[in-house]
Amino acid sequence: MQLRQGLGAAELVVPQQRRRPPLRAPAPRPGARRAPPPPAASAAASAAPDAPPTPTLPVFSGKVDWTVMYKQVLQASRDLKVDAFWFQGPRNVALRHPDDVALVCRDSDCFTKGDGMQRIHAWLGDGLVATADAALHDGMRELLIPAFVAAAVKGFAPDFAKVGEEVADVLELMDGREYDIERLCRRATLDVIGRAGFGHDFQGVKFAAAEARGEAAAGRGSPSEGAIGDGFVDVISVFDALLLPAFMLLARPLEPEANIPGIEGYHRSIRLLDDVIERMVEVRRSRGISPGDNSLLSHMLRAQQAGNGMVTDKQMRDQLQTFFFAGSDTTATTLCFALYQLSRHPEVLEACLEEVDSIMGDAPSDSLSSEDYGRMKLLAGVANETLRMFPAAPSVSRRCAQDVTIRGHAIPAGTRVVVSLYGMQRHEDYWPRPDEWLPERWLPANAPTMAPHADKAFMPFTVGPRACIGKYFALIELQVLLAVILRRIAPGPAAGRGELDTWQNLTLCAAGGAPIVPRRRRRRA
Ligand code: HEM
Repeated sequence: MQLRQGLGAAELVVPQQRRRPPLRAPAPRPGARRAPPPPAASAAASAAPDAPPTPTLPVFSGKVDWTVMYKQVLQASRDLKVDAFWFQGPRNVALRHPDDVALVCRDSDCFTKGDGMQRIHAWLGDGLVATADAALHDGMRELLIPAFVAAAVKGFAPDFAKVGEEVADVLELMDGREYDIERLCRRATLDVIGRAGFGHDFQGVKFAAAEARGEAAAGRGSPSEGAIGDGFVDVISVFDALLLPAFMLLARPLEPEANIPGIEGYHRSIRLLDDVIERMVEVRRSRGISPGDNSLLSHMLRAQQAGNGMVTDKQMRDQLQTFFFAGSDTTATTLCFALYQLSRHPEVLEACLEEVDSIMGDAPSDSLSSEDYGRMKLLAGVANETLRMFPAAPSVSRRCAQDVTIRGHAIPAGTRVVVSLYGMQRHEDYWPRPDEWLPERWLPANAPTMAPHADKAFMPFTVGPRACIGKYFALIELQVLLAVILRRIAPGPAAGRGELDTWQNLTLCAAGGAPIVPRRRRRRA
């Protein structure tokens, strides 16, 4: 990659000699065992009569390590040269072909979410992510959608910018020193969801600032994350004890709950979060909802007060638990990985800084609109490329409610289908240089050759009725946070660290943390 002399980010180009020729329909590779021409997944009822299902798919016989299963699926797909295979016994199928991914996600009658998610019912209850009750899901989704459309989310841009400035304050304190940004990013997105979702300021980033000044441990002046009234809950630590057991409950559905490591911490964490949520609801009820309050909590309280019988107290608790998790750790991971990757790709970083400076100028960040941030095309490429290579949810699971045909093979009802977003978004037939982080592939000039199938093989938020309701929220949040941070801070590489390595504890995490060396560029406007 090179930057043409004197030109801005929009001219960032992929060097000619390294460009891959335009992609066509994938030609079979020598020795490939890919079945010729495979039909996409389809419900048996709609399967073409001239494509009789054959009974077997290839089998991945290696031992599955759930914390890196998404990598194993990618590797096995490449090794076996297939887009679908059995793994971990006869009841699990992994898929990564874009047509299959789209079909499984869209056909929620045939590929259901419900029963598997019952394993974490104690935590997410009947919130949007986990519920098996389709009518309840659709009704609540319809109720909540107005809070998530782009027009509504744009109103949160000043809140996002404020948190971005606070993150930059912390990184400024660490100027020139190695600093692991993973928890800082988690605190930042938790603050965002606190403000936008619950109308509550967790002050997590301020807590990180106190930690950076060495004050938090001594309790001097440390703000109280999760505090309402006199209570104090460090929400990030609570999530630390919750996520891995929750993931293992889902990954190993036949394992008795008592055998899951950390299960007591999981239940203790749920109770702590319930406590925080209960108090947030109480506070909002007792203080009343101001007309300009567009938080999700107020949205649901208004519906409840207007007599919407679906919004019971239990339902409100389930949705708030859901947004607490789904709205924070996913975006945190993406923000953290994007900053880490920028620290290791100085040419992309320079071009981003140029782009950010030219569009933001000296304007206070909370005065800029989401449209201003939206003009940062390379920064959008950074977010997209990070979501492509490191989707926060690297795979999603469904259960076949009936017999189906996938890639021409019969899959019986009851099979668990693991849809690999990670495998699809690094699919060598759809992405040139799939394992390289190249944000410039998303620039309009480069997209035809570098991201030619982006509309088909890029679904970090999935599609269909269970797709991420927070997609625009996340994209605008990421764009604003990245821009505001980069205007003041240039992330540099930490010594002795290489390419980003990841593992999964429900969402993707950086293996061994994500240290960078922040360099101050300018003070707060
Ligand atoms: C980079 C950030 C994010 C990523 C990569 C992401 C990814 C996803 C994915 C893949 C799903 C679908 C899961 C499935 O099909 O089983 C999902 C669902 C969901 N996400 Fe996100 N998400 C992000 C941010 C957010 C945010 C910011 C919110 C809320 C503020 C949110 C709320 C939800 C909810 C409520 C669902 C369940 C939707 C339903 O079933 O109706 N997500 N997310």
